[in-house]
Amino acid sequence: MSTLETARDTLASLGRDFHARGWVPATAGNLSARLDNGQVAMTRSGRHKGHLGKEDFMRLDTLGQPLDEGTPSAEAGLHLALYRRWPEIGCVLHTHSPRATVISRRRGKHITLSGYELLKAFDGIDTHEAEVALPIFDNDQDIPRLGARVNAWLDRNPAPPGYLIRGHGLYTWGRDAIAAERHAEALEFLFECELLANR
Ligand SMILES: CSCCC(=O)C(=O)COP(=O)(O)O
Ligand SMILES: [Zn+2]
Repeated sequence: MSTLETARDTLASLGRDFHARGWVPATAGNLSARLDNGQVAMTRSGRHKGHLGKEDFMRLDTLGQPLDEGTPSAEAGLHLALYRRWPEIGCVLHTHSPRATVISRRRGKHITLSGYELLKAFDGIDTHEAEVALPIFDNDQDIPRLGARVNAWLDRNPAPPGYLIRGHGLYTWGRDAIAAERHAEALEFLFECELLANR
């Protein structure tokens, strides 16, 4: 958790890094962090994530009530549902990397990752013998409807480190921005391994 100023600086830095890696092209993606006071700082809609300044963020409460002027990310509802579900998470990151996009179109309703040492990047995993299943949801321009499908799945399954939206991208999160970044990086690596292994 953090102050608004720290959250904006941290997310802007992640945005620059993710853009340099090709994970948030052409204004794609959105980034948020929970603040000390329980509010959420989130990127405004349509902003370039490689060039975020403090005016590119706004605050919302976790029910979606805007606390600043302007238009939040079109996908704010997906972020806020995660903050409401898990009080312990402090950061949600959404990326549109080529690997996440391609693998989400090649697989069915989920992707299973097993046998990789890097699975230990996820909280609670201490062996490569673990198995992590990430759900893949069909894309939908109706975010409340998509959010309802995500919530229904999360209600019935153990918490995954992230989920994919088909042909769209990745959602991942963590207790803070460092953990969420680690999860994004680990998932990208694992998607690449899966794609290389199944060419
Ligand atoms: C140009 S990407 C299409 C919208 C999208 O999927 C996304 O992640 C960015 O939306 P936002 O409203 O957060 O800018
Ligand atoms: Zn998106």
